[in-house]
Amino acid sequence: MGILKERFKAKADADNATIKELLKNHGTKKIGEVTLSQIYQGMRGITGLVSETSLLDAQDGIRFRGYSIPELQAKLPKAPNGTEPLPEGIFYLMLVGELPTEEDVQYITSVLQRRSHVPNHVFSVIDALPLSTHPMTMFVTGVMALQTESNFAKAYAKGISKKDYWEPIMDDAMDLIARLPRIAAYIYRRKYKNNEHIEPNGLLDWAGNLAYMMGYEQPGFMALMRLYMTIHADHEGGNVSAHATHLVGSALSDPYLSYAAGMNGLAGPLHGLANQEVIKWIFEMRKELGTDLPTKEQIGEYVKKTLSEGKVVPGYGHAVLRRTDPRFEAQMEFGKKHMPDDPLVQTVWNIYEVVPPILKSLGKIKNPWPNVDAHSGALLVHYGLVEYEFYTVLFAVSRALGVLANLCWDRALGFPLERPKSVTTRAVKLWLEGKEEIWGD
Ligand SMILES: CC(=O)SCCNC(=O)CCNC(=O)[C@H](O)C(C)(C)COP(=O)(O)OP(=O)(O)OC[C@H]1O[C@@H](n2cnc3c(N)ncnc32)[C@H](O)[C@@H]1OP(=O)(O)O
Ligand SMILES: O=C([O-])CC(=O)C(=O)O
Repeated sequence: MGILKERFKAKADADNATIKELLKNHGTKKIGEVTLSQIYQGMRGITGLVSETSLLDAQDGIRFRGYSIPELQAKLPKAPNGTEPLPEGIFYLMLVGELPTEEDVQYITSVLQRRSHVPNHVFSVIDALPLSTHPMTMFVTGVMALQTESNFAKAYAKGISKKDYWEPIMDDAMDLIARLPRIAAYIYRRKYKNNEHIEPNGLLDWAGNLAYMMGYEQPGFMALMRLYMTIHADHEGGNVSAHATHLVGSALSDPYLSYAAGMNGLAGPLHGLANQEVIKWIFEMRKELGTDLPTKEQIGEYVKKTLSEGKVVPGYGHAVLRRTDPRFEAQMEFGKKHMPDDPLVQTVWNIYEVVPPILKSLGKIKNPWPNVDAHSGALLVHYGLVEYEFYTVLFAVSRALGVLANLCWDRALGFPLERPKSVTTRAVKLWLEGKEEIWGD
């Protein structure tokens, strides 16, 4: 057993004991109330899940095991001569609960390097799809083809004991994370770079290698990939991709099946696909106005037109956050350091000044501030990555760190099948009339 597994197991044993005690003493305590409106409105505000890896506060933003994004940027180990944290570090933190040392991060990098081989049939399956296929469809198809490699599925078929589930789940999680950059880069080069592929570089870290295999060797782009992969990794348990992965995993579907389910959710425009929608929306605005740097007045008019057509302003609003997303701020800081004069990045900053007052004035939007997706595309375009349909694949590679760390925790803590109760409107009406009890036992 490697050091990561040893440390994870020790932490899981301790956490299992804590949870057992906590439930023994407080298991009947009420954590909240559920209103009728909430069950019709996306369960917003209902606390119904446990996710150990990160916690989202509406005002403070995301914290990974207690650490905010700026704290992680300062404290997580960096690549040699690098300025941004290595995402291997945040994966370690989510699994083990403590900040990693440089050696711990190097250890994870080397394990991921070792496990990164992707079998040929995965590429054949991707190649069978027409070139016009959306990159997220290619990506999830590739992940599904890779499911042939699942250790957990094989162990379950043989008859593994419940208490040992976590170990093949963790092997699958590590294998899958190790292989995703290769699959992502393959899709990118197949679709956009004439099917000319670049072999992995055995000397690079996980995110650096992804940049390299995509064909982006600039140090600035590699730094951006490290930051990007770190800040997109996790956003507590209730977001669509994390929740879907967790839900499917609760049926003991293996990590390949569960992650693919989650990423099909990430591919929706109200979730991760919003990053492509933002750039598409800005490109369309620039084309319509005939300028690369629209004025704030022009942006304001374009926003109002978007709203009048019954569309959302992509990159703005959030189901939980009630302030500017700290991940937006981290990217803004990166932009100020590396590309302050880029007109597209400046447009993103002008949009940031114009949109919130307009959304506020509508009176119905709970959060008029930008989310992570409002900024990411402009930084990618700066380095030449203009193919915006690919952006959600990058988000998916990063999100693997969080949702797969969570699957390890789900099985180590013995979480059961997830199966909430649903009701019909007929039953609700009868219940309101006092004629039927709708709650299960
Ligand atoms: C990584 C991520 O997933 S971050 C989110 C990425 N998604 C986007 O950026 C898409 C644009 N934003 C949105 O659609 C929403 O703000 C969401 C989906 C993120 C959150 O949705 P909710 O929690 O339901 O938001 P909220 O309670 O504020 O919605 C109230 C109303 O405001 C609307 N609204 C919310 N955000 C926006 C927006 N950016 N533009 C226009 N209208 C909006 C909602 O559609 C809803 O309208 P309705 O009552 O007519 O149906
Ligand atoms: O928290 C959410 O609902 C959406 C989000 O920002 C994420 O998953 O990164």
